[in-house]
Amino acid sequence: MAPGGITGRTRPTKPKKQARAQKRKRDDVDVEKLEQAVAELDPKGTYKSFADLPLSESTKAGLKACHFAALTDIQAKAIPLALKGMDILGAAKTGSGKTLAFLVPVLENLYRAQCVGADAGLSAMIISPTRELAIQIFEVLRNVGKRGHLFAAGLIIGGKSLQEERDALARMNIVVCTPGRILQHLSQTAAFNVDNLRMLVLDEADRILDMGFQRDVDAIVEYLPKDRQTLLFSATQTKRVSDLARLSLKEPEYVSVHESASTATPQTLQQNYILTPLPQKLDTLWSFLQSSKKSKIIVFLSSGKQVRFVYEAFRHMQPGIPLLHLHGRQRQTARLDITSKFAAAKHSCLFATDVAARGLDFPAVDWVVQVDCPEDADTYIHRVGRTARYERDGRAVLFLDPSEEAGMLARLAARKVPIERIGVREKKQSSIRDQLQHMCFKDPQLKYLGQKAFVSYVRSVHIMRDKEVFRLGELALEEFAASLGLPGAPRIKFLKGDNAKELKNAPRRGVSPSSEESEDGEQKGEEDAAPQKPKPKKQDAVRTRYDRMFERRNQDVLADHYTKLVKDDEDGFNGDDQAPEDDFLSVKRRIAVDTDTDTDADADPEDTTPTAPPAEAKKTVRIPGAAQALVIDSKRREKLLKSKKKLSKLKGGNKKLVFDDEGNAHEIYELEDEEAFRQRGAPEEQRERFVREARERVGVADVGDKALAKEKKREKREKRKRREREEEGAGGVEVERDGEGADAFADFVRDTAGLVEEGGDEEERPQKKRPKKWFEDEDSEEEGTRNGKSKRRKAAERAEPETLEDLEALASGLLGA
Ligand SMILES: Nc1ncnc2c1ncn2[C@@H]1O[C@H](COP(=O)(O)OP(=O)(O)OP(=O)(O)O)[C@@H](O)[C@H]1O
Repeated sequence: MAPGGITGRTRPTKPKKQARAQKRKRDDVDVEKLEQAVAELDPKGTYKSFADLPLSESTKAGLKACHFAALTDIQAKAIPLALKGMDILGAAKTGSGKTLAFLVPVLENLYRAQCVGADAGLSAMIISPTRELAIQIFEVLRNVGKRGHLFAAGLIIGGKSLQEERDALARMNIVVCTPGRILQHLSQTAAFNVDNLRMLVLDEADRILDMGFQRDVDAIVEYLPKDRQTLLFSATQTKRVSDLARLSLKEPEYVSVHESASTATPQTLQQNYILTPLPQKLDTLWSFLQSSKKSKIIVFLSSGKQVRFVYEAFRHMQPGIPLLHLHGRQRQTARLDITSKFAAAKHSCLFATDVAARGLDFPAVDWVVQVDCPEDADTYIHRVGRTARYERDGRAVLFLDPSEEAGMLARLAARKVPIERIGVREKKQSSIRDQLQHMCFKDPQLKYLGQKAFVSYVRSVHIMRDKEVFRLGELALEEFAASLGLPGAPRIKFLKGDNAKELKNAPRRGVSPSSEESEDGEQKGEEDAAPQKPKPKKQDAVRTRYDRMFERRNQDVLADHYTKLVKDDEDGFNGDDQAPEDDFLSVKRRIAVDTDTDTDADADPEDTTPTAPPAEAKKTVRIPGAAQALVIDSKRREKLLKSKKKLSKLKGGNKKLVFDDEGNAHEIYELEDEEAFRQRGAPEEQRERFVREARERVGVADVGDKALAKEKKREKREKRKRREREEEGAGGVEVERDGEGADAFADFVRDTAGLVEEGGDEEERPQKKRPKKWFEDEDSEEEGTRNGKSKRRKAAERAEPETLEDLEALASGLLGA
């Protein structure tokens, strides 16, 4: 293989060919020797460096080039076992080098089995829970494997067309993938053959086997040969990982480097917590950033909406440190861009959800700040693991509300996490509440982000399983809303119980001045924000100008944002955040349509809707075709009468009807009369009959389908033969096409991961007009002749990828057919 992999690829010259032939010979001898050395290797021996292990020259060279010499604990324990072909359950602290603990055995075991080239097929599958992590693993594989290995490796993580990935997959020996996407290929790509798969690796196994991936992984495993080696690695060992029967692990070796250690987190990590009530969290975070401008910081929040709000709000306030944000609903390219920017940054603050909690290896992170309490101790460990990686120093701070303190500390103590309380220096603490209020007032978009952040935070606490830590009832929600700059806490339907009462009463207790009725009879908030039904107050308390401004409502000015909010609730705010939260909680909206009379029958009797004018001003209009009457109680609704489009919505959509022999209309699916149903027999019998009949129908249809498919196949074959005959007549193109296939493969694998040697037979090929390569555009040849340099060269000479962005470009290149 050409050293340097993707760079400087040229057509092999004779000396090069000879060198390669010699290398192959050397490899054969090497493989024999290695087999023997591995057979003699003591899997439980003590090994200090990679040099102590029986590794191929190529792997050794790759490791050396990356400056990996000494083995980490997990590597010293896991690699010898994995080299001997054993199944492994590996658990080691974050940043302890688990990636190499599985990549080295993958390279070595495949090398010794000579699983190289397209004939060998896919031999190793490495599954990672996130795309970012998959890319990171791929990058390490590339770096370690590029000094002499011949494998073709690639990334299958989505973001490309299935067809592109399909073509690439057919040529891969090692694939690094995400569970969903690889399952899609396994189930939809007929030609995707995994019969030769020898190794399956699950990185962040606890997460892959948890959280929704479980079913995907079970289904993937169904496709894979049973006789394979399986390696599972994670920073935390959960029961699920031990429950491995379904992964068909054969007497797995349990390799853990936690147990002997006194703590579950790296010794070089200093861990503290700050007791800060929920409404002061943002103040504390801001103050923290102000005193840490020359640091690299990751701030964890509980939801994408929180991340967006804090990022946008802080950005406006110019904290003096570059800000970035990362969450699961961003587009893939944006996520890659952000991760590479943060990786390269010297000083920066990244607001992130738990999408960044696992596996990502950002260099030199100084601080991990957990503003929102992690779901459990495992999540805590993964989050703090983004700093103090591989024996470097790092600091982690957890913000805890007093209600979370006892519960969370107990959870952390049970996982041997050493954490101490620290306080915040009074003079360093500043408040940004007024600034946030001012910004939210001036920028309704920000206010809506704030409202969504509030709702998603409350929801996240509500759904937490560990109620000893997460006690929604004890959180000062109204004050929290005020701390986000909101005029009042958005009302949340699921809080109808105890918390709703508390929230409802909060304004009366005078928690938020903005929740009082204004001088001109208007009330705070808008209908979308569904303010806490304030009771009219006889006497006005002292209020500021801002309070009054917040209380003022102008539907026309904010109408745009209302629409956006409604749309967001359906789409997840510009596609940015978790949509399903609207399933069971929603921001209370005003009911515009009355059922029968001009009173709002569906409305909560207590709900003194802020936008409703006095009852006597209401008009009720009947719309032909609409089931309900429309209450006209505002100018906006009056306008609605003039819009045909909106009226047609009220009338409801058209229905599809079917007509019987007598010409009577019926809906397509009508509920059958129960008596008639019973007369036809017992339900179970009917069900069986239905299934039997359906099966027969499908059977008949299947015969027809098969015949059709056969016919189409035959036609295709004949067409191909005809074409081939014609081409033969034209002379020798067949040879050329074969040559292209081999060449394209060589190009692919080289450019894929730099793990493959160039094909050795190119010189014998007839020197005809070269057919286009898989990475070439239609006009590349023309361009090439014009510029004296072809695009192919450009692709080949692309600089070594340095950032994730480059890698993505590389991956798109290698996956491009
Ligand atoms: N043997 C080694 N010598 C020097 N550095 C190493 C060695 N092994 C790994 N590292 C470095 O340590 C860092 C952490 O490694 P890695 O990402 O594999 O950790 P991890 O255990 O997978 O962490 P996490 O659980 O967070 O995913 C990386 O920057 C890697 O380059």
